[in-house]
Amino acid sequence: MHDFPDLPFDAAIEAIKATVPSHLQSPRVGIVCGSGLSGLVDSIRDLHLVPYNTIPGFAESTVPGHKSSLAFGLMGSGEGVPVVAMLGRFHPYEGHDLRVVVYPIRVMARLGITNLILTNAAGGLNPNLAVGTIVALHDHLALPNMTGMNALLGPLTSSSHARFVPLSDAYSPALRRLLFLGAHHLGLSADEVTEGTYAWVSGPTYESPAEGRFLRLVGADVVGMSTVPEVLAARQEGLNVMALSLVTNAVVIPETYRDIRAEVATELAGKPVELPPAQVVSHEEVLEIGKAKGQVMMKLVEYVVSALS
Ligand SMILES: O=P(O)(O)O[C@H]1O[C@H](CO)[C@@H](O)[C@H]1O
Ligand SMILES: Nc1nc2[nH]cnc2c(=O)[nH]1
Repeated sequence: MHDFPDLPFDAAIEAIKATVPSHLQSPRVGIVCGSGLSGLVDSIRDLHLVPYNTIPGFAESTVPGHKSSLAFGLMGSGEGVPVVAMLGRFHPYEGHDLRVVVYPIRVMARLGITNLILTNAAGGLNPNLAVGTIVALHDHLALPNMTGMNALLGPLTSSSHARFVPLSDAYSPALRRLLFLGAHHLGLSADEVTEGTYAWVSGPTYESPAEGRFLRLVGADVVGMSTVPEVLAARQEGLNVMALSLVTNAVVIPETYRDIRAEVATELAGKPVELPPAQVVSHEEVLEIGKAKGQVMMKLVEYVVSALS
């Protein structure tokens, strides 16, 4: 097997083990916190943070709302389940190579996790999804994968890895079952926690109206700029995967466009023109909803992790 200068697995594991107390060194569950969702760290006790800049091969998260540390600790009642959470992830639009984007997933797999819970902030394409809804992904649609931007391109990083990775059951039905049991126990309605398909786009632009319409037409419920590369690497590593999107904004898909010619004609006829309110998504709005609704996501994740003990 090749040695990868950009993916120094042994050095990363060594650096982590040199600082993390021994009872936390072999987490069973990995968690990735999406935009504005790092508050999940509050549910980890016996917390031990390892900054990304002390782990060989890790990049820095440059996106507001993403911290740059691995959080080791225990989650859930009783003895607790050893977990490791990424407080902040890497996105290709930050300039990170896809192999670097998924490197932390592979490092967590080498630390011994068997289950991975991914969270993200996403735009709602399905008009039935209100802002604040949590969507358990049951599938994805990744146009970049289909056009040559797949995280598994290139040499295998372990001799045990499959070259061709099936994705028919990428999002573990067993973990989704636990999630919906958790939603029931927490008294959350079907409108608050549901299932759907995630469209992965590279970003960093949000969708144009035509792009939003296209993604909806081809079956996506939510859209975001992360998660799918991590799912692919996790499946290649043999991990069970659950992914949760928090709908932070509705993607605006107008049925018609503003008729500027008609507006000009109205203006020329001396009548006042009524302008529609501007609807523009911003990352600040995404972070705000993340903060407001992150608690619910945290409780669900806690439930699933506890059930895995
Ligand atoms: O997917 P996460 O990392 O949660 O972040 C989402 O929010 C950012 C855009 O506001 C993008 O990075 C998008 O992917
Ligand atoms: N692509 C995309 N990513 C997001 N992340 C949060 N909201 C959105 C959105 O509307 N579009």
